[in-house]
Amino acid sequence: MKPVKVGLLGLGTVGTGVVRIVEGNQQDLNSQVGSPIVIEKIAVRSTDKVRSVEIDAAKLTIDPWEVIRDPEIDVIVEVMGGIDQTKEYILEALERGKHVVTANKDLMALHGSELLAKAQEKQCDVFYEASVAGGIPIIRTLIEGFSSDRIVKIMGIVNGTTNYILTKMSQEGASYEDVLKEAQDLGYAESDPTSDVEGLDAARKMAILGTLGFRTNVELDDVTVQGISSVTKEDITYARKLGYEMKLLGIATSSNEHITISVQPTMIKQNHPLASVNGVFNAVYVHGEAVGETMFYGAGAGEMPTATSIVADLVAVVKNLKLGVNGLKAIVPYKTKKLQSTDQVFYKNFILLHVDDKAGVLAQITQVFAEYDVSLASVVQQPNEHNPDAEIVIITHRASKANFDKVLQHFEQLDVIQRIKSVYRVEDI
Ligand SMILES: NC(=O)C1=CN([C@@H]2O[C@H](COP(=O)(O)OP(=O)(O)OC[C@H]3O[C@@H](n4cnc5c(N)ncnc54)[C@H](OP(=O)(O)O)[C@@H]3O)[C@@H](O)[C@H]2O)C=CC1
Ligand SMILES: N[C@@H](CC=O)C(=O)O
Repeated sequence: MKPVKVGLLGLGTVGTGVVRIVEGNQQDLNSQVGSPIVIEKIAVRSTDKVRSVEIDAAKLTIDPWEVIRDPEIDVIVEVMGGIDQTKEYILEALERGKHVVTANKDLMALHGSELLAKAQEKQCDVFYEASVAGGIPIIRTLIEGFSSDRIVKIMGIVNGTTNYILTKMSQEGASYEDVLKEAQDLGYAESDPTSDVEGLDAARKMAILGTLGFRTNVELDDVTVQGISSVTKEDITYARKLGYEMKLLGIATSSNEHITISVQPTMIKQNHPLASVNGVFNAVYVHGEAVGETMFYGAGAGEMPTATSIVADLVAVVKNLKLGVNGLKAIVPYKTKKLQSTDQVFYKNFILLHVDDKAGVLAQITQVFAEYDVSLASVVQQPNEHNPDAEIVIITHRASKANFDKVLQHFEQLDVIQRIKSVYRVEDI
């Protein structure tokens, strides 16, 4: 049987896993697709690098174009990352009729529609299962499993690095910097980990999930983003005392065909299944109008889980090749995008204030909430052990984002408030 030839762009964490699975599971893969899958050429930055997987040196090249332009190669697997140059490689590969599998959420979130349109024009596949939530087959699930339903909410822990950091800070009291370094050493973090900790990686993944789930073209700018770099051990302790865990959550909702998507550190009730997703694990909760609540769980980053998704896409490509079809998993967004305004977005909030410790302060503060129609679920005032101010911990009922933002703006002007120490979204469901 004629082998299917694969060109690999990148041989780092994920690329190494792809080589291991394709070579280690060759017989199984062959039985499923009916021909051997061979990694023919690999683009690397340096051929001298010591690698943890054995590679025939003749397959290595430092020129990605050599891989793209090789007429023998049927499928390009892109696991090198990057945006503009990588887009050029993929467009050229498609132009030449090659199918593409990628783990690159940065590229798919920014240029996915252009790449998918080119793929359609050239009757090729572009599959990107590994780009969201590593080893969890969530993209396939949204496109195929939920095709008959209307999704109203997607809520996800979609970044392994930040979940690893928050878990270690919460369970072991570890320092932010130490755990970030560990996550980098374990191959979870992006080459620039700022995109993990500042929420951009999760935002890109949520843009992809939103596009697929709501069948409209969600762009990165549609996602509001806040990362975890300002979350302190003290905040996590407060959250736990109140019965919550702190998680970096992507939250996407659709109501009357209007959508909103955000990524932020969120306090989630300890009895919600997302609260017990720890370490590098990811989970995506999907609420469909007909199906109700569902949840998908697994390793969100790392060599082998991510490579599993890549090779599963490779199998799908080869099956399509055999059938002479393509694009079966691509979804062309067909709904006009309508975004919710901030007065249509409602949620609960946690707020920690440092205030003057004197009579009448609480009354002034609650007065501001009342002025903007934000009602309070609980208010606790206590002395601050480190300075003469008092601390006030407030949890609101569900309030519009517009009104809550007005409260915060008003607080900036209020003399009795020394500092708005922390503000977090709260999810009780
Ligand atoms: N790590 C993970 O858990 C996950 C990663 N991803 C995505 O997968 C992709 C790869 O990630 P990962 O494997 O972790 O990254 P790595 O940095 O470990 O690997 C990327 C590899 O590509 C090589 N490379 C980069 N640019 C070029 C180039 N122009 N020519 C040749 N080789 C190049 C790098 O070489 P060098 O080392 O010499 O710079 C490196 O070996 C990224 O898009 C990432 O976002 C997706 C899901 C999970
Ligand atoms: N850096 C990412 C890798 C997978 O997408 C993460 O930590 O989740």
